[in-house]
Amino acid sequence: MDSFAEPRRPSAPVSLAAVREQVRKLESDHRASGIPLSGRIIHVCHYLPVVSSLVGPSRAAIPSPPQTPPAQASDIPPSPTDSQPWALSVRYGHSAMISGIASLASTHEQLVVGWTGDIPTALPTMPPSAYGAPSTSTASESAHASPSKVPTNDIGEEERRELEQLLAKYRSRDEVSIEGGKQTTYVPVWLDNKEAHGHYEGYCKQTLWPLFHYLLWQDVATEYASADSHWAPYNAVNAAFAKRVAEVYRPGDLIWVHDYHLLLVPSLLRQALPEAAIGLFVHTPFPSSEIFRCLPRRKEILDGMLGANLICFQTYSYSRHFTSTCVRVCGYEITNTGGIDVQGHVAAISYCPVGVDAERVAKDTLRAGIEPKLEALRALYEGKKIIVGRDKLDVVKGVVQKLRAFEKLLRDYPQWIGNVVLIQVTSPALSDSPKLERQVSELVAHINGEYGSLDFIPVHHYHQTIKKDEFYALLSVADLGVITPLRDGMNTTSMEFIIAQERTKRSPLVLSEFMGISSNMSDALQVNPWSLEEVAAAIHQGLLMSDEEKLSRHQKLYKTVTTHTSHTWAAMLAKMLLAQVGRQNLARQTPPMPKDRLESRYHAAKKRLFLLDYDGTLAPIVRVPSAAVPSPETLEALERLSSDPRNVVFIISGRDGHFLEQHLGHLKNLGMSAEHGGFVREPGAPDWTNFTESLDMSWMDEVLEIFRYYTERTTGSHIEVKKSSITWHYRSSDPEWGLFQCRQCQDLLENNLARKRPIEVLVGKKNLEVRPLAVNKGEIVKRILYYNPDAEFVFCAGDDKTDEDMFRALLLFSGDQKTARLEPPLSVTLLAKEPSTKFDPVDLAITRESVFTTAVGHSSKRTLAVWHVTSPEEVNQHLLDLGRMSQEDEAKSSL
Ligand SMILES: O=P(O)(O)OC[C@H]1O[C@H](O[C@H]2O[C@H](CO)[C@@H](O)[C@H](O)[C@H]2O)[C@H](O)[C@@H](O)[C@@H]1O
Repeated sequence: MDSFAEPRRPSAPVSLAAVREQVRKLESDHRASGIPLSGRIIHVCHYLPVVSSLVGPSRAAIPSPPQTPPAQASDIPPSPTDSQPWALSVRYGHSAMISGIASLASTHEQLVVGWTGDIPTALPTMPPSAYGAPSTSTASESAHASPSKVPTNDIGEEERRELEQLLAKYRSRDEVSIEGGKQTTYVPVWLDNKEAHGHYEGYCKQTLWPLFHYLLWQDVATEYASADSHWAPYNAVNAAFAKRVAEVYRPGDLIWVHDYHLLLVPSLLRQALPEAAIGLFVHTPFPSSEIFRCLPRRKEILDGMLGANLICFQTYSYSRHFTSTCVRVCGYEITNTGGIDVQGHVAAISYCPVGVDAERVAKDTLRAGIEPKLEALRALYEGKKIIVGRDKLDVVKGVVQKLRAFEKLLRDYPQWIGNVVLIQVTSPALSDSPKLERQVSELVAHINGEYGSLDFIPVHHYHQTIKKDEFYALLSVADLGVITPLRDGMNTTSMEFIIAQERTKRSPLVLSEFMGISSNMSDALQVNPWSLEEVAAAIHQGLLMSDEEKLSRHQKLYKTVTTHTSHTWAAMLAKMLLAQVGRQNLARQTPPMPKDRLESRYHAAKKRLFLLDYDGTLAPIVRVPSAAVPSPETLEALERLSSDPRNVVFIISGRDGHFLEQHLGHLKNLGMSAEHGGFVREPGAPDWTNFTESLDMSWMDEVLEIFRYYTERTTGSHIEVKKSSITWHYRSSDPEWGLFQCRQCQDLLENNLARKRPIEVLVGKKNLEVRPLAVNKGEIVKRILYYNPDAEFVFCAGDDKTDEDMFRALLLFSGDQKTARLEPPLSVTLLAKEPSTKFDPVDLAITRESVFTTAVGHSSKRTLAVWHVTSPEEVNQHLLDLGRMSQEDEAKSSL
């Protein structure tokens, strides 16, 4: 069963030129249709891809260690001078993302907003060479003889300004290589030191990282405190990023927020920049809902992400987990295009796997320094098959399981003893634990003791960072690559392996099926890394593979890697976000209710109408319908308003008359309409008028039977039978199963019954309703207007689709028309006691400016309403304030 619409898929491999052309076309179409675009993309990344070192004379009192010459300075290093204390150098790590971003400079002006990191007081003596491990600089720097660092709190205003100016001039190697490339500006986010580290080493690495890789906290941390302990710095850092982006934002910019460090940024930005086009790309895996729901701050994190217009993952399965989590954990609805609806704001969900810069990697494999290293390795292991593994030492990378699988190979296939070596390089990770390091060393010693001899060492383990040349020599010399993490968002080493092998052996790859990349690499030998037997068998198969099979597999993998590159990935991101801009017409947001204007129009009007929906408008949505009772504030507001003789106040609800009477019936001047316009009780009248009396209602039993069928199969669902409509509720059911059943039921009703019977099927909030076709809330609104043509003010509020009928009925004006004429509506003519009664059109006193149609929900919700408020509380507050004005008027007039 799959109750989800497929998320929008990136199209099958297309050339970079073709994607860029699509981007260009989308942009020109948008501009032609009046959607403003600045031509800029803002990327929000945790770290800037530049290390800023404070190497010159500092104006802050910072102790500087002896300086190292800037031997490995930036791509284009501005040298420190007397007046310029800063020097810039490349920050390694995240090369796929960074090269992808850089490639967009060929089509867009860009800003990269990111943290500076702690500030080194000398240039790094060599580039961090944790090569092939997509580590953060913090991780790789920590393994080097790195210079001492100062926290950014200690950097003075003047120096910050100087650095910002310098960063504005910085050009990376990738940018320089783009002919005619546009400007990329690096914008530092200045973080408080304690918050920055609480955010990264704390919440990111101790809470989110394990969870996203299917590890619960007690399994990884020896001193497990709380999954919540670093929530405050995570919040603070995300807020600092959002603030910085808002400062540099220009209308028409596209914003891409990257990764799990910044999951709250989309919603923070949405608040600051309601009309911005915001994409969020999650580079890590996203776990299944059963894992994610363990996170204490699950709702905050999901809501933070859902501020984006588009949330993009590496694979379809991660995107599906996310969608399912939103439904299960937050109860949000999925739209029929597969987006997540949060109060009318729809976040589209998609996926687009990142690639590597294949051209650059291919060039790197030709570096002069590689050949001698390759020769040395060949000589060292002559006559033996070489298996290569290259991972960060992090539990999720599965190095322990890999070593055990290698041991199993030697045990189950003893012909390999003395004939195969495993070269395993593990670079230190930030979350490096001495326990894991010890475990790996012990296992290596055990295997070598068990299967080695004086002239044969089966496992060669190097726990160190390696240089680029060594890295490529290692990948090139391998007879087999074994990359078997327990979980990995993508894994770029496997792509680099394939490119490096293109000019050597075309050796096969054993890959874990739990990596993002695996869904693209069906020609690798895919294994469950937990199954030692399976991994050992795959290694055996790979080592024995014929040259023809190797070549055939390699060619397909090579094609994948060289067509799905970091450049196509980045261009796809631009394209997908632009497509959202078109779809959602982000430029058209419903503005918030203008309180002053509302109140002054109310004050000036001699007669006013209030047309109010109930559930979701006056009362917040709750799990059990009978529990949605009016709050004291709602009752107070309705009392105040309906006591003013100048006001006509109606509740226009889908509820039945019994419920409305039970909770609101004591307000004698309140008018009520029940069951979506089926019934009306005029203000002050004791009885209800039934508009459905003369209608054919024989369909009710048939609908009831269908609803019963679905209720029996959907635990937690129930039927609400009203006088002339029926509602099937599934709010208390399993959300995915409930939605699936709802869609099946809707399909049955619409394609069967509704074709033969005079009924309408309405999809409500976790419900399905069936009512007679002839009545709706819009008809009631027209009826009220018809009998109150002298009203000079209308406030009409609603939250769901049935309320759009009311807003539509109030769209009375077109063009420059100032006043409106209303023909007698059906709700008036059909009910005439005497069929011969003649009804004339009426001229209404209201003007366009005095009608306040109000949608309750997000500003980007599709609605016919002119204004929006975000919650029932806000509706009630407006009503209370208007009611207070009535009371004050009355008090004045009685003086
Ligand atoms: O026109 P309305 O006043 O908005 O009424 C529409 C339906 O609202 C009720 O159901 C909804 O609200 C319930 C209470 O919050 C909630 O539990 C349910 O999931 C919602 O669908 C009501 O029960 C229906 O009869 C109304 O038609």
